[in-house]
Formats: sequence, C-alpha cells, structure tokens
Amino acid sequence: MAPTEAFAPAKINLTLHVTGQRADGYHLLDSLVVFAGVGDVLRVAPADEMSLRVTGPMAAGVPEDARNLCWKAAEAFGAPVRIELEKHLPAAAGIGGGSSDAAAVLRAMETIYGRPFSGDALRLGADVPVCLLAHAARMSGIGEQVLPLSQPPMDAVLVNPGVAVSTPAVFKALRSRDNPPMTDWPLDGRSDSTLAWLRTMRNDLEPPAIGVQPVIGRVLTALDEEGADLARMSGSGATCFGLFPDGSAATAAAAGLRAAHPDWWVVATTLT
Ligand SMILES: C[C@@](CO)(OP(=O)(O)O)[C@H](O)COP(=O)(O)OP(=O)(O)OC[C@H]1O[C@@H](n2ccc(N)nc2=O)[C@H](O)[C@@H]1O
Ligand SMILES: Nc1ncnc2c1ncn2[C@@H]1O[C@H](COP(=O)(O)OP(=O)(O)O)[C@@H](O)[C@H]1O
Repeated sequence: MAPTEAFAPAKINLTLHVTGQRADGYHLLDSLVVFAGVGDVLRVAPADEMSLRVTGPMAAGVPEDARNLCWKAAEAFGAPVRIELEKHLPAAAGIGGGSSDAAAVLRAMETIYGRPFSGDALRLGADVPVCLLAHAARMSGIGEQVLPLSQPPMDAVLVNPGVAVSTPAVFKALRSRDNPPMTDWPLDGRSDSTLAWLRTMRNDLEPPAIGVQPVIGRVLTALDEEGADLARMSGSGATCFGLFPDGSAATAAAAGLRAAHPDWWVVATTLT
C-alpha cells in the first residue's frame, strides 16, 4: 500500500500574549496563529511495528525513536505505522515543527484508518490542537482553545539564526506573567488594517528570548533594515517573521538576508 502523504506547515504566532499562569505552571496564552507555505512532509503507511526515518535538509539531531512527537502521535492514535519524516523546518525554533509533524501524522492516520483521532491532542503538546486545525486561529487557554478565523494572506520572510531555543527556559525568563490579552482585530479583511492592528499587539516571549539568545535581536534588526512592515518573533523563538507588502518584496528581502547571513535559515513564504 502506497504511503499517505501529509504536509506539516510551519506555525507562526503573529501575536503571543501571556495573560496568566495556572497552578500547574503552564501559562495562559492569547495568540493569533497562522500557517506558512513552508513545512515538513510526512509519509505514513500501516505496518506491523512502529518505525521512523528522518530525512531532509533539517534532519540532523531530530530523534528517530519514541522521543519524536510523530511517534507519540501514532501511539496516541493507537496503531503501528511506518513514518518517513522529511524535515525542512529547523527544530526548537518557535514554529511548532514537532507539533505540526504530530498533527500531520494524526491527519494521515485519520485518512488511512477512516476514523477521527479520539485522543487528546493537547496531551501531545500545547501547540498540537492548533496544528491539527492547520488554519488561522485565535489560540487561548494553554493551547486547547482554538477558534478558527479568516485572515488576509500575508507575504512574509521567516528567519532562523541557527540557535535552538528551549521553550521552558524562555517561559522561565519571563518577567511579567499577567499581561493584557489581544484587543479585537479588524473584521474588514483588509491587509492594511490588519497590519496596523498587528503593530499594536505583542509577543510577550520576545524580550526574555532575546535575553536567552541575543542574536534574535539582530535578526529583528536585519528584517527591519530589509524594509519589513513588521518584524516579530514567533512562539518562544528563535525564528522571526517579517511582513512585506507583496511577494516580490519578500523575495528580494530574503535574497538580501541570505547574502548578508549565509548561515541563517531564510525563507520567503505566504502566511494564511
Ligand atoms: C510557546 C508556543 C506558542 O505557540 O510555541 P513554540 O515556541 O513551542 O513553537 C507553545 O505554547 C508551546 O507549545 P509546545 O511546544 O507544544 O509546548 P509543550 O510541549 O506542551 O510545553 C513545553 C513547555 O513550555 C511551557 N509552556 C507551554 C505552553 C504553555 N501554554 N505554557 C507553558 O508554560 C512549559 O514549561 C512546558 O513544559
Ligand atoms: N518531529 C520533530 N521535529 C523536531 N523536533 C522534534 C520532533 N519531535 C520531537 N522533537 C524534539 O522537540 C524539541 C522541540 O522541537 P520543535 O517542536 O521543533 O520546537 P518548538 O516547540 O520550539 O516549536 C526538539 O529539541 C526535538 O528534540
């Protein structure tokens, strides 16, 4: 039987407000999440026992055993499968690579076995519910509340400076845990009003992440210098995104960033 293919797009937090902390230590979030055109590719097929092979340009260091979220997702679905993960996204990068991979495995298994995933996606990771939706959404709670919304497509450049960032370390370095939630966003679907609103929003994890990895500050400056309308970090970092007026401006900015920083991961893409 031919493997079922599933795409695992990069998750981008256009905003990430930390609004409180639960007694168990998890933080309450209010985040506008979108998905990029770039991502990992999963090939999943039924098998007698679980196996995982990781290939692709970003495979180095990604676990090929039960530590991988893909493996955990298949176990949660409840059937052994053979998985090939073609890794294009940097890991530990604030773009939900592992979570999006896990969600793609669940989607592929839903197709293969003809039944919906009946487990709790949140138990796999706080980002897995929104990645299972794979559509623009307001994410709240600790990640379990996901409200789909329509969002004008945005031309963007994603930049990762090649440093892995630990999500718990960034949350730990956060100074204020009780910050205001997002305000209501414009409903007119216009790119200019969405951009103006986004500029007034925040990623509360950006200052602590810059404290942990100062190169993130240099990425944001480089995106500003390439003419981004808005430059901000995604998730707990270190990947940052720049929003550009159109696709050709994003492509030109990406070329400039690659020339100046050949060791950085730089991709022009569309966020939807
Ligand atoms: C910060 C976010 C924003 O979208 O993205 P990433 O930076 O991971 O991409 C996510 O909330 C991360 O989701 P995910 O990476 O799935 O988190 P988990 O594995 O569940 O948790 C990793 C650790 O992050 C912290 N954590 C995570 C989510 C949350 N709402 N509060 C937390 O305090 C906890 O220290 C937890 O032990
Ligand atoms: N499928 C996967 N892809 C990448 N990393 C994974 C995967 N499964 C487990 N991991 C582990 O999870 C950690 C966090 O990776 P990732 O999900 O990409 O980061 P983030 O939570 O910042 O978006 C990595 O350090 C890696 O060891």
